[in-house]
Amino acid sequence: MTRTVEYDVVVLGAGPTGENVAGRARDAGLSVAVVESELVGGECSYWACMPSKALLRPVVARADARRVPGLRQAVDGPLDVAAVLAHRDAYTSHWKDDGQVAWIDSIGARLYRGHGRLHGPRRVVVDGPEGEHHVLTARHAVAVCTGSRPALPELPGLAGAKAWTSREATSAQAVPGRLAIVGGGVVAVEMATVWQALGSRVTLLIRGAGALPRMEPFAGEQVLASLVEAGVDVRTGVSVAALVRDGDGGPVTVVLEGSDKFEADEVLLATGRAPRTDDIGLETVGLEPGGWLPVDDSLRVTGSDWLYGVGDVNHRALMTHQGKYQARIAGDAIAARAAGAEATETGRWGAHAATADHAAAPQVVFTDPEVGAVGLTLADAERAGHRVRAVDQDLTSVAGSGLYADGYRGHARIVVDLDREILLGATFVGPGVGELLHSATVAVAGEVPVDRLWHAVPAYPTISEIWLRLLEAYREDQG
Ligand SMILES: Cc1cc2nc3c(=O)[nH]c(=O)nc-3n(C[C@H](O)[C@H](O)[C@H](O)COP(=O)(O)OP(=O)(O)OC[C@H]3O[C@@H](n4cnc5c(N)ncnc54)[C@H](O)[C@@H]3O)c2cc1C
Ligand SMILES: NC(=O)c1ccc[n+]([C@@H]2O[C@H](COP(=O)([O-])OP(=O)(O)OC[C@H]3O[C@@H](n4cnc5c(N)ncnc54)[C@H](O)[C@@H]3O)[C@@H](O)[C@H]2O)c1
Repeated sequence: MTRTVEYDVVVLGAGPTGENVAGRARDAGLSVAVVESELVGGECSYWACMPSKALLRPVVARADARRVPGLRQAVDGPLDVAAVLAHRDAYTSHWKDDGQVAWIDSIGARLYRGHGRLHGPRRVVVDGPEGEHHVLTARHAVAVCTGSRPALPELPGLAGAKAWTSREATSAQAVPGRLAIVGGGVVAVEMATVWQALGSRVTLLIRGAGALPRMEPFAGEQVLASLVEAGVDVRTGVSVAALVRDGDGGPVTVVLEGSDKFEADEVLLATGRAPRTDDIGLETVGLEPGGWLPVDDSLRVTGSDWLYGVGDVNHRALMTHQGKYQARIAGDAIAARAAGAEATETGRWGAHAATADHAAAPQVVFTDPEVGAVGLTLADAERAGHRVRAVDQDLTSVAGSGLYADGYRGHARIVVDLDREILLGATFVGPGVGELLHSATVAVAGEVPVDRLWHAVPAYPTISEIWLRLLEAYREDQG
């Protein structure tokens, strides 16, 4: 007979989000079980953030160095592909999770390896890899942190084409001669940057008019222009109709809508994400399997008093840092509710409300040029009914950008709420702007009045002086 083990909190999925829910709940003195079916650390550590950024860093550092007089000739040659891939392998701990398992042990949480499923309220069953079967119950909360997987389009020939998803694109051990990438989101442009620099001939197939459609239009425009300069064949307004793989190891023919077709050695489908909720027993608690989990701002699933949905799985903001932020909020809310107090700080910007998901979620796209964006775009802000003004500046208007790189190109925009005189959003595009972004995040999340930002003096000669130019332009126009 299977023994039932009771914990205060059961966490389903040990990606960055699940780990942080567990950590926060342990900090509050709650007992915690963590269930993981693959590797502790999740998508981010092994097939997403870590490997992709380890691949991108040498590419972007070389591009930066090539724009610095006196340094250019020292970095003239090709990248050392084997060393770049080895660097990536080290960053994924060679796809072993011992370090993260040790961390789970160190916080005093119990790890169950296997596929977990809800089995009625507050109960999770785990089927382990060796046929083990565990039944866990949760006194206070079950946190579903099962993340997302690639969403693949329904295409004739898809199964036989053995197309890459983000997993293969971040873990491949060899450079394909020709790589076709389908999609125009963050994965598509980051992976086009990597593989073109490592020696692939990349064709980027974008269904819409441009890339990065959720960002300010100039972001996608500048990233695509740079990819074209790097040799990527960028095609917009095209749809893939079918994929045909020639034998097992042969090339793939990519058939486009209309009559066009071309050959590639690999095809990467970077067409978005789907929730991992199809086989987690949601039907046993009255919820529809397969969808994103609807949650309130404390990350509690709508209509439940014990079920939480945290991280990618709730579709609020599919980024590791936002998942970890939600995990801190959810962990604290679970602890407060477990202590008998109703989690009361659920108002905007309260301790138990993930307000930044809606108002101030930052994202860096690690391409060349980088994109750093936080909060609302001009179009988002207008759609939401705010009375706003966008202020734009060319990043070449400050001395810091010229010093950073010869021929620096970049652009900045802030979106100002004219009624409250605070920033609702900011976007920077240019080499090195990723590290500039947090200044904007502080301004947006802090709702710092524009008049006070005027006293936040950027150091000379840094790219951050763009803040001064933006504020001068705003004040000039406001009279
Ligand atoms: C190529 C790529 C690059 C990215 N780069 C960045 C970046 O630079 N910065 C950034 O902020 N974000 C990035 N992201 C997004 C980021 O990876 C995700 O937002 C993040 O991984 C979400 O964390 P999570 O814990 O919610 O889910 P996941 O990381 O997906 O973890 C979920 C875990 O749950 C486990 N699981 C699922 N179902 C079950 C089950 N039934 N039983 C037991 N365990 C289960 C899974 O095995 C997995 O370990 C990137 C994404 C991709 C695809
Ligand atoms: N640096 C980062 O922060 C980072 C890096 C990578 C990924 N991520 C996150 O991971 C998530 C997934 O990224 P993604 O780029 O896969 O998804 P995405 O949703 O950002 O972009 C998917 C793109 O594919 C297109 N598309 C969808 N279906 C298509 C089809 N059938 N044919 C052609 N095009 C199609 C969409 O129009 C869109 O442009 C994102 O939410 C992103 O925020 C973050």
